[in-house]
This record gives sequence, C-alpha cells and structure tokens, in this order.
Amino acid sequence: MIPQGSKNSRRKPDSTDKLTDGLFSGVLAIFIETGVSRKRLQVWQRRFEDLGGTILTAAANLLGRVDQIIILAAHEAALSKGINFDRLGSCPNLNFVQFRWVEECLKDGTLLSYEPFLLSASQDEHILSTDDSRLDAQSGPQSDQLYVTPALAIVPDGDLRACSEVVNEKRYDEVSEECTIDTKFKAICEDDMPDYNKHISRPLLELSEIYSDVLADEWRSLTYRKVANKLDRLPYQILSADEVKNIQGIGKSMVDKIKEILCTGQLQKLFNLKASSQVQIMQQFASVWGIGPKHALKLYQAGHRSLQDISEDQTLSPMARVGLKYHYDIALRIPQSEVSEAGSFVRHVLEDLCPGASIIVGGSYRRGNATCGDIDLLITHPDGHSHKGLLGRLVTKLEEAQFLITCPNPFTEIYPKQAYAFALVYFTGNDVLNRRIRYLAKKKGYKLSDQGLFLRVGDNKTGMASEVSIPCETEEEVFQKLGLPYPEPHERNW
Ligand SMILES: Nc1ccn([C@H]2C[C@H](O)[C@@H](COP(=O)(O)OP(=O)(O)OP(=O)(O)O)O2)c(=O)n1
Repeated sequence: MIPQGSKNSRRKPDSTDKLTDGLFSGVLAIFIETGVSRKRLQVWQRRFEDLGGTILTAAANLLGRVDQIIILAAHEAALSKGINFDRLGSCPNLNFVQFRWVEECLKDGTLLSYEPFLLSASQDEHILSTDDSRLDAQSGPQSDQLYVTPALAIVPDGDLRACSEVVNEKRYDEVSEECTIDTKFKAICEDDMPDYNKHISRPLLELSEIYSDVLADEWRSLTYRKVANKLDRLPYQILSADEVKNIQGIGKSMVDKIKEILCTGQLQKLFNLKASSQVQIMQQFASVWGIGPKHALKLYQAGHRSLQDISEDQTLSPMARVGLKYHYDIALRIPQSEVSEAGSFVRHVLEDLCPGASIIVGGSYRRGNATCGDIDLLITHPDGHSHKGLLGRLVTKLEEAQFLITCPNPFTEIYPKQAYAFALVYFTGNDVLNRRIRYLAKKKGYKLSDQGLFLRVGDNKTGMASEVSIPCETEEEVFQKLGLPYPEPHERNW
C-alpha cells in the first residue's frame, strides 16, 4: 500500500480533506467592507475561504442557529457602520475582530487567539433586543444588517475548548455501559461531526463527480464540489434557499438548484444527466481501468458506443488494453478466500525477498467482509530501514511470477515502521470511520493521517500540525490517544 503523501498514491482525494486540514475550517465570519480597499479585502476573503472558512453576508439570519461567529472589520468605526446595532439577535459567542487577525494567522500559519485583535463594542450599543427567537425572513428587516446576541459573550479560545471537552465527556459518560463497543464508539464520533446539510450537498457532489469523471469538465465539477464543501462545513441546517444567498461564493443558479433540492428532494439536472445515454456510455468507457474521462469523451466523439467498439480503437494505451481485457473480472468483487490466497502468495514472495518484513491484508478483508473490491496489502519492516526500495523489488518479483500483469506506477515506497499503526488504521477503514476519527482528532487539537498523529501547534485546534508524530506502535495506542475505545476490525464497517 502506498503512503498517501506519495505522488504514486492511487487514493482519490477525499472531499472532506480540505475541511479537515484548512486553517480556518469551521470558522464562520462576516467581513465588514467599510474602511478597507476592495482588493485587499478580496485577497483576505479568498485566502480565508481557500483555507476552509465560511463567509456570510451581513444579512445572514442565523438567530439561535450558530454557536460562534466572528465579525471582521478594519476598525471600530467601520463596525458601527456595517452593522445595525438596533437589531440584535442571538449567537452565544460573537467576536468582533480586526482584519489584521486574518493577516497574522496567514503569516503565522496557525489560528491565533482573537484576543489581541478584538474590537471593543460597548454593551449599550449592542444590547437592544432581548428576543432571541428566529426572525422570519419575510417579516424581518430586509437591509444588509446583522442581528446579534442580547447576551454578548466573548469567550477566549481556551475556555471554549474546555467547555466542549466537558460536553464531550458528559456525552460519553451518558452512553450506557450496556452498549456494545461499536455503539459507544459511534456515539462519540457521530456527536462530533456536523452533518446538517448532507441532503443538499450529496446531489451536488454527485453532479461534481459526473462532471469530473465522465464529462471531463473540471471547472464545473470544482464549482459544485466547492459549494458542497461549503454546505458540509456549516454548523447549522439550511432551512430555505434565502439563507444560502447569504453565503459568499454561491451564485444565483446554484441558489436555484439548492431551492429545487429543498422543495422537491431532488435535482432534475442530475436526474437528466444520469438518464442520458451519452453519459451512460461515457461512464462505461471511463470505468475501464486505464481510460480517463477525457479519453472516454474522445472515444465517444469518435463514434464508439460500446466496449466492443473501443476494443478496436488505436488510441488505447497498453494499460487500457489490459483494463479492457479484464474489465468484467476487475469489476467483480473478490471472495474472501481468494483474497486470503493472494495475500499468502505475496507473503511468501516477500519473506524470500526480505526476511522479517511484515504484511497485512487490510481494507474490507480485514473488516471481515465476505467479498472485497480489491486487495489492500500493507507492508513494513520492523528494523526501520529495510522497507526502503522494497516495494519496487517486490513488484518486479510479482511480475516475474505473473502474479501482476502490469504495474503502471514505479512504486518505491512502503510504510516506515513508525507510521505503520496509523497506516493500518487508515487502510482498515472504512472510509466513513476514517473521516469521523480525523474530524474528532481535529477537534481535540490533532491532525490524524495515514502517516501519524500530529499535534497542532498554537493554542487552537486548527493550527498548523507539528511535523513529528506522536509515537504509536499499535492501533490500540492510536485509538487510546484519541480517547476512543478500541474497535475490533469487524466493528469498523460503518
Ligand atoms: N477515499 C478513501 C479511500 C480509501 N480509504 C481507506 C479506507 C478503506 O477501507 C481503505 C481501503 O480502500 P478501498 O477502496 O480498498 O476500500 P475497502 O477495502 O474498504 O472496500 P472495498 O471492498 O470496496 O475495496 O482505505 C479512505 O479512508 N478514504
């Protein structure tokens, strides 16, 4: 198995990676435009969004729906111009912060505490309304103004962290002792991950995938993926399309699509694309190992309509020819017994080649599933150095034995011993569990990957990760460090 960081990794980028890693991920902000040049503002806004932040307009109506929000402004005077303090709403942790905070965070590479950058706003100015019920978008004021909490509380980051940890602990204690480890584990992880807008983001992501994987339209794909990611990051549920208008970077046609999903529960465009014969044919071409979406489009444009047609095409690479020859075989799921046999074969070859090397069959096989999509082999060497260059030599041996027919990438990496426990957690999966524990790790101030568990530097949970992993020799230790009960592999089918 190839470390994710290596350029040969076969793993598709995960749509939540940005969410997990962005410096500003999870931060909701309103940028007050007064008192700052448009160009500068745009640079900050772009960087803020690229690094996972969500920008709302001052008209955002979120009363009682969000826990934390920051209002960014050039100075106090700009603040009072950008916000109508006569209409205050409800958000327990509202911070008024100078733009300089964004700049300093970018320079420092960590999410700094707001405290040195706070703009003071007197209670007299702010607390005029005591009604924290949600304002109706129809009857509420229509101007670009913000409603904030009657009980304005600026809580330093450290305190917030302490609070959330107490809450998490309490939730964990509340889980009945009679629960299986599986349900306890899920209770801890699921409580932590916001999932408020999946019903909207999922069809948008499906569209994004059709555009990238079938229609080779990266630009449209990116647009849909970005909006889906934005919606996934929101710590509250979108109740009407009007609310989406207040999120920066979501244009009119996207708002219309979201409105359609909210009203009808589906998206006609997605439905039509999935039903189109061109899409179906190109989807079939692109499902052949070795044929990418651009090539699939060319094959369609050349008049091909079936796999039989393309088998004659001169533009197929040797890899695609192998992919086509074994297409139906590759698409079949592999019975557990066959995976076991293949694993044993590779183990024998490896033992001859490099005594002492260890190999585990991971993925769905290790989780005990009856069939597997592929065979995930995880290899290391306990002496800490013999793993170097081992994969290339192993691939050559497996090709000589005709166990491997073709290997498109000159793989050179195998996991070093110190990353092995983390790689084993990652490649045992499943992917849903991985996303959950990465998110949980982030909330606890770590960055978890297949390479290690890295403490985030700085006083916040989303700062830059340290370069040295917290050592863990076993999977049990990884879960223990995350404060989670150890789930057996068969308990990881989420
Ligand atoms: N986007 C992804 C892809 C993979 N993985 C991790 C979890 C998977 O369990 C493991 C192996 O990937 P596979 O695609 O081989 O998935 P499985 O082995 O779990 O299932 P299948 O039987 O379909 O191969 O890698 C992940 O976390 N996120």
